[in-house]
Amino acid sequence: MSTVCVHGLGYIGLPTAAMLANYDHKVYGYDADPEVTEQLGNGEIHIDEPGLRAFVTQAINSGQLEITNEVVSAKYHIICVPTPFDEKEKEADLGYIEKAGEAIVPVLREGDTVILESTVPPGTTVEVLQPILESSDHSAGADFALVHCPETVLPGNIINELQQNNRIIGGVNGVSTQAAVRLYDSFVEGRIRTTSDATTAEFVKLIQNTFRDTNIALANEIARLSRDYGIDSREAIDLANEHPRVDILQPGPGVGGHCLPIDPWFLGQNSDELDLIANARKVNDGMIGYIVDILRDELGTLNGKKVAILGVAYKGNVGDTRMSPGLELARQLQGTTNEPVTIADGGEMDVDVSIHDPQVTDSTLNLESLEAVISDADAVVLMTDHDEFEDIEPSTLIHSMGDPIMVDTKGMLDVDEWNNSVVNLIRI
Ligand SMILES: NC(=O)c1ccc[n+]([C@@H]2O[C@H](COP(=O)([O-])OP(=O)(O)OC[C@H]3O[C@@H](n4cnc5c(N)ncnc54)[C@H](O)[C@@H]3O)[C@@H](O)[C@H]2O)c1
Ligand SMILES: CC(=O)N[C@@H]1[C@@H](OP(=O)(O)OP(=O)(O)OC[C@H]2O[C@@H](n3ccc(=O)[nH]c3=O)[C@H](O)[C@@H]2O)O[C@H](CO)[C@@H](O)[C@@H]1O
Repeated sequence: MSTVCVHGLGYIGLPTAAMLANYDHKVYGYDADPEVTEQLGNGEIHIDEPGLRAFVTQAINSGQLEITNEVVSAKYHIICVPTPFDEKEKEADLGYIEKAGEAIVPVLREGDTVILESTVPPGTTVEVLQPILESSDHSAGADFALVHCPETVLPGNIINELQQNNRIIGGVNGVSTQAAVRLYDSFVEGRIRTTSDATTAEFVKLIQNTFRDTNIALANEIARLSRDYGIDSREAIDLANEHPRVDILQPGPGVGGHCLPIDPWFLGQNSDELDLIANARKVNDGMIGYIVDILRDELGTLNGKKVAILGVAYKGNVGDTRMSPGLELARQLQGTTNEPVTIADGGEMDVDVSIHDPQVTDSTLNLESLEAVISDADAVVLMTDHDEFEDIEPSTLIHSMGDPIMVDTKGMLDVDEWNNSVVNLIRI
């Protein structure tokens, strides 16, 4: 068993730290945000993920996971800090990685291993992290191991996928790679594949997410085509997928979360070759405008109308609102009248947007109950496929709305049941 210092205790770092601790490693969980360490120190789990509370509590209670306010020396350092997309510069913000590297320098010893798990543009491990770590006068590959090991867990199923997913490990040399393999081998049940360099591992992670984003764009374009032909896109896709070599994904209100909408841009950061991939991004981002157009067509005008949004988590059954299509719809609806974008206070605007999400707890969003948002609404837009929404019945809308319109962007509602009611059901 080894000592491990995990840098960054968010959606990735916290489950990883707990997993390693529950596999008997001695783990120090460090986060630069004192509020995070304080909360965890008090036994409060700040990340909303099924099973995580019990999993982390088990790790802490066993004494194997220690939450710390400072970086400590350890055989392994795993960096799980954010890598946001800087919209202004149109590139990855690598500042958090630089800070994490600088914090490791004073404690780095010969024989240690530094693993970067954060998602980064190709070349980051070698070109950005390595020089910072080598300011310690230790040499990567010779004195310490340096590795990129991308994380591929699916939010909502993180603990299971941490163990079951196949892993790609790319070190700056073979010795580095093998040092990381020894650690992941202690808890990963999936296949561990290695590559000869860190840049390939970074690239692989990005093309996995780009594959999904681009394929969702295809589904979204198919949905728009279907509408022009008066066809139900989901029925068409379902039938098309009968072919043994066709597997079209599901259309929806665009792609949210902080991975799929960003990673294609990371992929193109040091290349001019993004073409199809960049267009796919535009198709996915364009879905919100498409929904606004549908609403305007159905309602005649948006001015003075009340629109209820069901679901502002970025996808079903999670509470995460990062790059949420539901919130973007709220912004664009409010923006249609050029009023300030203020979801929290409602503001003075011609479109009255109200939001309901049973899984989101963000108090700045002015979330309301289902009954309150649909009361006197002119249209309801279902933006997230939370399980709770399956139970909504046409009668609920009929009792609260004059001429009910339901836009189901996730294909969740029972078409026969809704079409047999007076509700105008529009499916994407
Ligand atoms: N969440 C996912 O589904 C997912 C999946 C795969 C990969 N990733 C990647 O993993 C990385 C982390 O994502 P996340 O969702 O866990 O982020 P997060 O925002 O949930 O957590 C990151 C944590 O790092 C802390 N932090 C920032 N700078 C630090 C520093 N210098 N030292 C120590 N802690 C620091 C923050 O306070 C925060 O608590 C990103 O690169 C992301 O793209 C995320
Ligand atoms: C390659 C891959 O699988 N990567 C995963 C992805 O995790 P994620 O949670 O971001 O992924 P999704 O569940 O795909 O959701 C994203 C958005 O796409 C919408 N969507 C989805 C399917 C569909 O058919 N039609 C849609 O419209 C959905 O509603 C939501 O808005 O990135 C993580 C971080 O890198 C990875 O770790 C994780 O493996």
